[in-house]
Amino acid sequence: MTTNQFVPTPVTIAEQILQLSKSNFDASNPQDDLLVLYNAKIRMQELCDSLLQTVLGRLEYTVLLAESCQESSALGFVTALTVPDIIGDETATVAELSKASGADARFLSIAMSCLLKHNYFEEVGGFGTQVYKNNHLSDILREGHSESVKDAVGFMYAIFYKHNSPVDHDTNSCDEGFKATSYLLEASKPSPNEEPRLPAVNLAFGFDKTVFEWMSDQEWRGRRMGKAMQQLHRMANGNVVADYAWNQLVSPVVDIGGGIGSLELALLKEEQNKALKFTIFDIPKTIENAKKTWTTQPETAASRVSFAPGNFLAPTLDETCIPRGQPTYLIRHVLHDWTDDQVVSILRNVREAMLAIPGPDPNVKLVVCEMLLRDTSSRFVRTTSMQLLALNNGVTRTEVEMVKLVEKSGFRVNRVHHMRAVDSIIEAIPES
Ligand SMILES: C[S@@+](CC[C@H](N)C(=O)[O-])C[C@H]1O[C@@H](n2cnc3c(N)ncnc32)[C@H](O)[C@@H]1O
Repeated sequence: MTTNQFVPTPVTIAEQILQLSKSNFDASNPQDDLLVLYNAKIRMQELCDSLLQTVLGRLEYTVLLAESCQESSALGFVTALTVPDIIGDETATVAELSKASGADARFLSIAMSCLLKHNYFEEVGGFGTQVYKNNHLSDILREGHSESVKDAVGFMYAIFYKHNSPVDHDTNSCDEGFKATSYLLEASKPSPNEEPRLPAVNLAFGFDKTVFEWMSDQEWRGRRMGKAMQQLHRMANGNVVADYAWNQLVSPVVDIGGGIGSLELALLKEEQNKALKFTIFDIPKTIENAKKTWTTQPETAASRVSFAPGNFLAPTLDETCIPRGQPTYLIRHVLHDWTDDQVVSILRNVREAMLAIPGPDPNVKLVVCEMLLRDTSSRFVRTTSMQLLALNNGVTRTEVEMVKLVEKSGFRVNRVHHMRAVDSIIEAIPES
């Protein structure tokens, strides 16, 4: 089948790349408008992909895309074996890496070769020496690096270590995302007995409960997910802290499905937010993990946070245990995990809690912070949507879809706020 689509040439795409670079990424003429710069980065990714497509042709490009899972595997494999940590600030031969990690040297050299092509690590002395050194890219796979994404890589990638038994979890065992996505085909088919379909992650690991209960039951998984979320948000949503007037919210802010309080950890580091108070509401196990996290925080921050265990999907408000009558309710990265009907149930429970006390605050506000799908959304948004689907049948909704669900739950949407981030913020008030 052929289509008569206009196909730009490599030269026209390269010219656009040059133009975009000159107007946004030229150090001698920096772009001042940070939102323009943010959007230019997304556009640059698209153009670079288009350039590659045109130059390579559809056959080679498609095979490359299909095989990119092997590059992801190389990244996960090497990170799970803690190769960047073993190398540290020194150099290491493949034999030394093999000895320290316990992995066969051939496996290591093949995975390292894959990553070297992406400029991760440096091969000291040139091609084939198999003596490696960290560089600015492999450095962020190290534990303790200020920009580390080690846990995020572990969370997304699959290694079935010792038949996936959680041995030496922190260093060796990586799974969830990648293993789950390999069960998407099965999860996408109707279940034979017409029961609700289990997400791919359930099929992959063989459990019935929700992924959140499953993870929080195994402390190391819960802890890694918390760290992975922090690392990913720092990369994709770091600007959310700066690009929204959090300090204008009326405290206490009830964070529905607040997890371990990753957002609060970031917000309370900023001087202008120090007067905010939060109540983190989540399932009991996650609240236990959250409390542990906050015991390690400075008292000035920890004293601003309290905790409320419950279940936002429970059939009655009493059973949900959502704190009632508070001025602000925040819900971040929760709704994407649930079907439309479940989203409406959650938001209706929240609305009921908001209005549960007679004479509610007239300024009571719902703040929904979610990744929304747009025409211009980056590759990260699309790949993360695959992760969400695999982990909890999650959906990345468009702005129109999200607003509709908020309204269907009994709210009036006042504003949709766009930021230099994959997330947007929807502000709404309950209709009485
Ligand atoms: C993707 S995490 C988002 C965490 C947090 N809002 C953030 O942005 O870092 C979703 C959260 O919803 C919580 N959750 C799932 N089911 C829940 C339920 N039935 N009641 C309350 N919280 C729930 C999970 O435990 C998890 O912490």
